[in-house]
Amino acid sequence: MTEPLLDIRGLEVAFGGFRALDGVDLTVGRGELRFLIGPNGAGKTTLIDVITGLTKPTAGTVRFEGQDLAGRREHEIVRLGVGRTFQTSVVFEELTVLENLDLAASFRRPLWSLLRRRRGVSEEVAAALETTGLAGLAGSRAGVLSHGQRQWLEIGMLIVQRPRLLLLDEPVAGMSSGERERTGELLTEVARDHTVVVVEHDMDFLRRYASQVTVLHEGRVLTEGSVEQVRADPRVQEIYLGRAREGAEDAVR
Ligand SMILES: Nc1ncnc2c1ncn2[C@@H]1O[C@H](COP(=O)(O)OP(=O)(O)OP(=O)(O)O)[C@@H](O)[C@H]1O
Repeated sequence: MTEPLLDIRGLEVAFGGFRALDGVDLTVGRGELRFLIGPNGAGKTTLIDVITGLTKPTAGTVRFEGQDLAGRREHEIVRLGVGRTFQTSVVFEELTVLENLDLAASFRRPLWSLLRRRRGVSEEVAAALETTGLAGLAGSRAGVLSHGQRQWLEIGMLIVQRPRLLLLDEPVAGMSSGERERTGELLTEVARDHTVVVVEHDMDFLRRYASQVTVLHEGRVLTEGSVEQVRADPRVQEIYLGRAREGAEDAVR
């Protein structure tokens, strides 16, 4: 068997006496599009924070391409090929779409090349404009983009950095239904040549675009499988339907 891209064993994160992650094992193979779901407070963002070096685990290992990420700083992990989006936006509003992408791509270029005035659009930036559907807005200021377009720009800013693993935290939150559909198509396309882990609450979105799903609950992996397998699991129905009874909208139906 070839080595998985990401291999997490016995991961624990404690905040004071509270265990946000409590013995998580997770394996993601190369080329997978994996969805990570779970009710509020399940530990999804904490898991991403640990993979990207933002939060230090209290126990367990995170191996990426066979290398241990524990103890590495955030920028080192980025350089190893792990990219993430945040729930809050990181685009520069005063810069154009093209300038934002170019800046993100410059992260891969040697310092001396940044001092030279660049002519034209690099191949990777042109490809990102196409993939994200933002080519027609290349010269527009990022500040005028719609919420959806801004999210696509952020995904574009990640892919120009050529990560081998992309971690996306709730990419469709707050989007219109048209924007969600476009994002689903974008993720499917990005996943053709990247490994992608998506944190998502939205069950309709999952039904349409997810293949493999991992369910987190109270800091542990409750179950894993196809969307159909996970939806049919009575424990998953209980945690979501239990929430539905409390008025939540994202129940498994
Ligand atoms: N820095 C922190 N200090 C203390 N508790 C924290 C901290 N970060 C997260 N937690 C707690 O850890 C638990 C897991 O939080 P986390 O944000 O990972 O959940 P989540 O599954 O991403 O939830 P949501 O869907 O609401 O974003 C929550 O109970 C949260 O309150």
